Amino acid sequence: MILGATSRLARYRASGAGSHPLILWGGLRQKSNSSGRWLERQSNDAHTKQAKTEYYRSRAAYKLIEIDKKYKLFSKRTTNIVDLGFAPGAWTQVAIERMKKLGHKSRILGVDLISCSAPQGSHFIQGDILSRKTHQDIQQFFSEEEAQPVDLVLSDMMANTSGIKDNDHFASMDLCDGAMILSCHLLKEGGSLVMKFYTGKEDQVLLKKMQKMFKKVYRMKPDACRDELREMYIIGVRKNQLTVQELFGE
Ligand SMILES: C[S@@+](CC[C@H](N)C(=O)[O-])C[C@H]1O[C@@H](n2cnc3c(N)ncnc32)[C@H](O)[C@@H]1O
Repeated sequence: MILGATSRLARYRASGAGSHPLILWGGLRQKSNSSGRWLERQSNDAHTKQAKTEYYRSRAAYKLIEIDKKYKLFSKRTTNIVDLGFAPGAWTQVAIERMKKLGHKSRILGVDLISCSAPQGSHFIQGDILSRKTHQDIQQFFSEEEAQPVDLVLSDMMANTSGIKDNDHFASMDLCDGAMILSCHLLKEGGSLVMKFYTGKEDQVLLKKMQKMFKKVYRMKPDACRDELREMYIIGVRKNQLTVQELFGE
């Protein structure tokens, strides 16, 4: 039986692993068997070619550009930004560009499992969003100068896809839980969260959690997402004050 998010959370709590409800659910992940197909698609793709000429580190830049065009994520009220699943760093490049254009000083932190250099104007922490230490490191980063909450959380995190729909979906739901827990603690009231997710059985569970956390919630599939992927983005704007317990409560 595949457990729902609430059951996974209950199991994590019952394990005595700690009171912080991060879900350390590695069992469903499998090594990617799709890298050959991915490489082939990459070399033929128009967005990949465009990314090269526009000096973006990856084609993912165009997804954020499209989302921003529609939902206006960056403004002069946006100072602190976290980019989860940062590597290779194209979303952060877009965030830096947008903030420069607005002429507003910002602090942008990229976070990823894998090590990666930060583009000028940003910072990077290597860490796993499913680990409490990473959450603490991110909190520490934003309390270094004047302690300020985060205005915008971006998450383009994706676990290695296995090709098994349910597995990929549940791995994605875990990453979304990690991003939402971080947002509960760190994102200011009124702030926004953009998250990638793989569609599947728990879409409604995810939507309900986002609707608890934000006044407005939208779903979007940017054109830059390739058709064959079941990836979607969920965007929450105007965050409510909410505890992690309230987020995961029935
Ligand atoms: C699609 S890539 C992100 C692309 C990026 N947005 C860009 O613009 O270049 C997904 C990233 O999520 C990261 N990731 C996957 N699981 C993660 C986790 N548990 N914690 C942090 N990062 C994770 C992967 O290492 C990978 O670099």
